[in-house]
Amino acid sequence: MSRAILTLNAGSSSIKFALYEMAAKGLRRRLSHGQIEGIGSAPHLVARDAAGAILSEHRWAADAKLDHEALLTPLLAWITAHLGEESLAAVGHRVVHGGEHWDRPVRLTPAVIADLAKLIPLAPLHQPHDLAAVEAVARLRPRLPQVACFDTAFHHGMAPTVSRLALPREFAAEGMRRYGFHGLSYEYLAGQLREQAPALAAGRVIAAHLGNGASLCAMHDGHSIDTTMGFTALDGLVMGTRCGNLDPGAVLYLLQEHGLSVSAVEHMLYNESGLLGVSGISNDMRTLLDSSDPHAYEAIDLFVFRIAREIGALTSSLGGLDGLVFSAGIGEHSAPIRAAVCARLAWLGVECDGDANTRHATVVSMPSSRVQVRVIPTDEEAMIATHTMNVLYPVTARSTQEESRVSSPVSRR
Ligand SMILES: Nc1ncnc2c1ncn2[C@@H]1O[C@H](COP(=O)(O)OP(=O)(O)O)[C@@H](O)[C@H]1O
Ligand SMILES: CC(=O)OP(=O)(O)O
Ligand SMILES: [Mg+2]
Repeated sequence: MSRAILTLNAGSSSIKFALYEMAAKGLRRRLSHGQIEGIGSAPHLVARDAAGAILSEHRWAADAKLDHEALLTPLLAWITAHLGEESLAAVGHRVVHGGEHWDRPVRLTPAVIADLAKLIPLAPLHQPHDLAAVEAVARLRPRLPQVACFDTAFHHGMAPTVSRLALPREFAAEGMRRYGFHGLSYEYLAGQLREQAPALAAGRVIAAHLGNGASLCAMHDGHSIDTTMGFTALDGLVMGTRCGNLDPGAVLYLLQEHGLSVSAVEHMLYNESGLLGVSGISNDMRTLLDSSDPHAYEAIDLFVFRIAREIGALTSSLGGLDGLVFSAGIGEHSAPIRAAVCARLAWLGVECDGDANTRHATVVSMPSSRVQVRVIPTDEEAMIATHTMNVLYPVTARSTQEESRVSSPVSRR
């Protein structure tokens, strides 16, 4: 069997993974994917084949205090058995924050890892877990090359005015600026759009990555012009548990008038706000849509309102709008949320096609709509695997990049 690349996307309560078979020029296919979920409560590993059938499962005792090494040991053991001893060529990681310096995927060394650890305060919900997975793999398989793929990299070309924070200049000099996130997803969506609708892809498009974390990216000819997340992944839209953009005076008020500690405010803004905080019920959009509680409705209404408001702002950044792309858990699967966002954008000439939207069709706008609305499933793992291959095998990388200009990085099947 040929060699394979493992991708890891480590979050606070889950580690998503995918395994890709390498070909001479790029990636041949996804062999397996799955996740370890319930980290911190009742961890459960499931690996599936391309058709979704379960290949392997592993459960740990509920409430077992497990580090990433303990969690990744059965996954790597299963991969070794599944592929054969010599077959795993590399591990590619999603690393949320690349800061000022890391503007493209990079092979991980102890020095790079130490530099990325300095960015933990800028992404406390993600970066510690991403790096814990890197360090666990380094201990378990010291000779396996590892590559970091950054969520911030896609936005590195944003104009200085877009990335500038209106703070005293000395803070900009130490890297305080807007970075933007979900870049692996947006890069994948830009590639898919180029393949599906090249004329639209060359125009002004806003992509909406609406998952647990949520953001928008304004793209012109497939390049990021502006985005709703900023210095950290707290900014922008209302998210599952994050507040999105917030008057900085509100943070001062919480600190000064409520006497909360900095870490208590951090926990509130990252973990207890957003859909969860406003509804008081759940961070899960499905639960809120199924609920008849008025607080669930208020949370959904705020989520939709803020998406539409930010689309208005990003339309200004782009100087107009030709296309809108919905993606990630909510964007791909929730017809009511897409319909509600489109309804608020009627002033922009957005006309949703109710039937197509309910069917989750590829194009969910009417032919007469001035803005074409599409649904494109994202695949951050395919992007990580492609970048990992390109970093480690730069000769084949060139042809892979050429291929990915006109086709998806790799088929899921
Ligand atoms: N059919 C659906 N209708 C509405 N929301 C959905 C549906 N399927 C998934 N979601 C929502 O998608 C969100 C998770 O998105 P996802 O992209 O998987 O998140 P992440 O990768 O950040 O963990 C959750 O709020 C979940 O409720
Ligand atoms: C950057 C970010 O918010 O990521 P996620 O959606 O995975 O939480
Ligand atoms: Mg995600």
